[in-house]
Amino acid sequence: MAIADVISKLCAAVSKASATQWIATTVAAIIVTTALTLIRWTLGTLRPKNFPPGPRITPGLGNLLQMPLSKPYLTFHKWFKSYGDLVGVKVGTGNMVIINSPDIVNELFDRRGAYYSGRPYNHILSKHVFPLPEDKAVTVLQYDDYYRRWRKSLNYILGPGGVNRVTPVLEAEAANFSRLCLDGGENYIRNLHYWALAGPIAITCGKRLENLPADYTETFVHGQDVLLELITPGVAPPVDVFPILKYVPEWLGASWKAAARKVHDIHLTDRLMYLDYGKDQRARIKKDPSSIGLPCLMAKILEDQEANPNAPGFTDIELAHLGANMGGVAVDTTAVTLKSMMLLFACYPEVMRKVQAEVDRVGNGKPPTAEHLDQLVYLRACISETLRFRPTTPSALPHTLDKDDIFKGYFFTKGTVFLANAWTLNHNEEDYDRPEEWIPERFLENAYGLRPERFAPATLGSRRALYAFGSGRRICPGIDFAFTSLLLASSKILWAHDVLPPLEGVDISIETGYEDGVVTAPKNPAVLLRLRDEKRKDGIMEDFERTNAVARSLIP
Ligand code: HEM
Repeated sequence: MAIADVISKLCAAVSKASATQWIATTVAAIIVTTALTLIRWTLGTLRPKNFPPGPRITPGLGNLLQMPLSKPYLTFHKWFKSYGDLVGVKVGTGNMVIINSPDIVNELFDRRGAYYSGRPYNHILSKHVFPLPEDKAVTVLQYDDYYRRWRKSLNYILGPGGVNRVTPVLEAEAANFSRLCLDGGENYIRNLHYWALAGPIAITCGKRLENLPADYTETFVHGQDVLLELITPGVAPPVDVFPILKYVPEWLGASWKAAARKVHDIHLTDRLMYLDYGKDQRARIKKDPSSIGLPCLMAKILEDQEANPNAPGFTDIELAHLGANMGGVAVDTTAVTLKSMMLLFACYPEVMRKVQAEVDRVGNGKPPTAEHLDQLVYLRACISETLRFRPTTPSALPHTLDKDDIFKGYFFTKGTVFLANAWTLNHNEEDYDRPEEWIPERFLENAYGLRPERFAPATLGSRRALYAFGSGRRICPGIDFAFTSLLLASSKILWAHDVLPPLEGVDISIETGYEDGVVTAPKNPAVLLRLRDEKRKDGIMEDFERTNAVARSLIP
């Protein structure tokens, strides 16, 4: 045997042995790594030390088995009764704390707001629908310098002077809605959506809805529906809880990726359209400043940026988001509140009659106008009670903690998710008399709707009347705007029409009559509308002509 053959046989034996060894080492490494990852994961799902009490944990899952996919706020309310003001929940390895006490909301969200104002990371939104860092959609904005600049810019339309500035446009849209209701409620839902969208779109990007394609309302509503459906718990797999699911390819069943792409494309088209409208209005104003009586939010921002080119401004894509988001946050919430209140009027005719007596009195033979808003005390109480009774986002929106913190001996790690649980905060039996009933009078007897004997005005402290708008530095900036819109629309409609239940009846039970989802909407919002008397038709038409002439002069 040649020496060369011997050497080559020896090498083959050695390399076979080392290949076997290599395979064995690799397999061992995989097993150890997997075991360590599983141990780490399992330990991460256990209740941490000094964490608020909550339901029993299943190792490896935390409280995932108890986390309800349907109407979670109802389960949270039961947990409140068992565990108290702070409930600690393990969502896989993540920490979540549900706050059920106004004082604690005040301490954490208001006083410590500098670090309790983040938003939980949502992979589907932040990577697929609104990919950061370019797509700065409101839903994915963290609490940082950009956010603060963004929020400040909204004052132009949402701050105290801002709402006054845009009220004539809101009034015109309310008058138009009342006019459209003359069809007896045949197209009530479509008209209600039109109303909810028309105000925000006009004042944000300078376009009256009447000048957009007739089916734009449906296009918009569809865009909202597909977005909200995508992020409804249980629709897509829980990729934030089990990050490995992100890597499942579409051909292996991750159909949510295609759905997210579709939602991305729909919203991209929309926001570019808003950007064009805003820029177009700015160009018109530059050409002839007197051509627009009420510059829209986007035109105002562009004007400020031209005047201060060295100050941090918004890029085109940021501006497009800013404009498009106003519709996103304003329309569903306001529309759903009105839908609920109209159903309640249909169920409680005696309340409706009291509102009608109020609007008749202040309107003095004509539909109430923006001048009368302060006098609509009872109607305002009905709106507050609707938001207490059927909040549109019953767990409000989650906030995250940006650094470790200690509160009452509990230790909260950075990234903990907090929910100011609006449902329980506004349904607590100790604070509210018969909380499961819709009683607008409670807001007349006590400004916060609370049991008057328990809560004298001087003892209210830092409590809010309504938690449906959230709390802290991320509290809804559209509260005054929403109340103004709702007061204008409902006062004009009730001046002209009776609201009646449809033949199939009305179901206002939260269990059976309301949808699941991010926004809690009535399943069957239809009502019938009957003109109170023929003479009121003229009043509606005059009101429409007058208010819309003003709006057209402001935003031609
Ligand atoms: C009845 C109607 C409305 C309800 C119930 C409502 C409710 C809410 C809630 C619960 C939040 C989250 C607050 C938090 O994180 O603590 C929010 C945020 C927001 N709302 Fe409203 N909203 C309504 C109408 C409006 C309107 C009409 C506008 C604007 C025209 C608006 C603009 C916003 C904006 C911009 C945010 C995001 C704030 C942020 O992330 O900092 N909302 N709203």
